[in-house]
Amino acid sequence: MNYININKKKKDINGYIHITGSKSESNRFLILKALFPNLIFLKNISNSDDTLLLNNALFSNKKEININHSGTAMRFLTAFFSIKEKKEVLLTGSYRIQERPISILVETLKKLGANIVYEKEIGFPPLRIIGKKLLGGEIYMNANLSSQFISSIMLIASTFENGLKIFLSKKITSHSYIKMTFKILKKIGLNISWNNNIIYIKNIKFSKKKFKNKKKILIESDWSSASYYYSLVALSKKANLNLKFYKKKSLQGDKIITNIYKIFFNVKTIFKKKNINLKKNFLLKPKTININLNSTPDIAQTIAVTCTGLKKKCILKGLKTLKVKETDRLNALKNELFKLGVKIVLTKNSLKLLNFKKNKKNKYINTYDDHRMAMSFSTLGILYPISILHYNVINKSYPNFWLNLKNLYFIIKNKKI
Ligand SMILES: O=C(O)C1=C[C@@H](OP(=O)(O)O)[C@@H](O)[C@H](O)C1
Ligand SMILES: C=C(OP(=O)(O)O)C(=O)O
Repeated sequence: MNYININKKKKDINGYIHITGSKSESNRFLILKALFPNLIFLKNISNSDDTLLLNNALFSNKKEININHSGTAMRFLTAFFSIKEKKEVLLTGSYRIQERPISILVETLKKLGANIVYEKEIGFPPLRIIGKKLLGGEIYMNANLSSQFISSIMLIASTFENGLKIFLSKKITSHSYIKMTFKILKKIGLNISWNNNIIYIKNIKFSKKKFKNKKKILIESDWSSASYYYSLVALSKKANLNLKFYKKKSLQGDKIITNIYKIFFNVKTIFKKKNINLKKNFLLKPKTININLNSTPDIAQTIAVTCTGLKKKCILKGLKTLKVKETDRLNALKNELFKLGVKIVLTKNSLKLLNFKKNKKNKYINTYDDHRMAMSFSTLGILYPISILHYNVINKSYPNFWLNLKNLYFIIKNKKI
C-alpha cells in the first residue's frame, strides 16, 4: 500500500500559495456556460478532478458518463441532462456515489416532467436520463438533506418556459451553497428572487439587460482548500503566509473560517488587493469552541483536527450530512482521531472532542476515499510525523496540495507498506 509521511523541522509557516478557483463556483459557472455558451468567459477555474470530470461530461458524446466520486457533478449533471432534448445518457459514478442519495432531486425533476430511471437501486445512481423540454411551474423541495438538489434545479430553471417557483420545506442544510447559486444567477443577470423559503427564477427572456453582454468572471480561489492553511497557521509557532485570489466579499460560505480561526485559534487574516495574508496572533485569548457548521459542512474535519493538534476541547454541531459525503465523515473522524489518543463522542449530528493523550508514535491515517480526511490530518505534520494512506485522494478537490506543502518546506516522503 502506498502512503506518504509528512514532517517539518521548523515549526513556522512562511510563503506564497496559489490555490485554483473554488470547485463549487467553477462547477456552477461551467453548467451555466454550457447552457449559455456565448455569455460567460471564465478565469481561474478549479483544476480539481471533480471540475474536470464535470466539464468533460458536459460536452461528451459517450452513452455512459462516469463522474467518479463527485456529488456535485452527479447532482448538477442530472438536472443538466434532463433538459438536453433527445439526448440519452447513463450517468454513473464510483461505488460511493451509488450510495449517496439522489431521490429528492430525481423525484422533483420527474414531477416537472423529466424522463429519469434508476438503473439499479431506487433512490440512488446510476441514472438513465432522456432529455426533454421542461416547462417549469411550482415545486416543493425538502431542503434538509443536500443543498445540491436545490442548486442543480436552480441552475437550469431559467430555461423553463414558465420559470420556476421552489418552495423549500424542512430545515435548510448547507444554506451557504444555495446562497452561492442564488448570487451567481443574480450576478449574470437572471431575474431571480428569494423571500423566506420561496425561490423564484424567471425564464431568461425576463432577465436584465446585462445578461446579454459577455461576462468575464474571475473565480475566487477555494476557501475550503484554504482551510488547511488556517489549520497549519493555528498549529505553527510563527506564520506569515500569503494565499492568492481571495476577496473580502466572497460567494463562498467557507470564508467563515476567517472568523472561526480568528476567534478560536488566533489566526489573523489581512486582505491585501487580491490576496490574503495569514499571521498567528498571540495576544488574543482563545475561547472554548462550540460551533454549528450546518451551513458549511466541508470545514468540519479541518476544525476537528486543528483542535486535536492544539488539544482544545470542542463541540461541533449541525453535522448530520457528514454521513452522506465522500465517506461517513463522522465515523471516519472518530476512528482516526482515536488513533491519535483523542476521546471523541458522536451523536447523529454532532461531535465532541474531550480528552487528548500524548501522541508519540507516527500514526497511519486512513482516508476512506475522502480528500478532506487526507488534507485535514496532514496538517498535524507540523507537530509530529504523520502518515497518510491512499494520499492521491486529494485530487478530488486540490491536486497540488502535496506540492504546495513541499513549497512550505514540509518533508514529504512517498513510501510503501
Ligand atoms: O453545492 C456545492 O457546491 C456543495 C454543497 C455541499 O453539499 P451538500 O449540500 O450536499 O451538503 C458541500 O458539502 C459540497 O462540497 C459542495
Ligand atoms: C462533499 C464534497 O463534495 P461533493 O458533495 O461534490 O462530492 C466535498 O468536496 O467535501
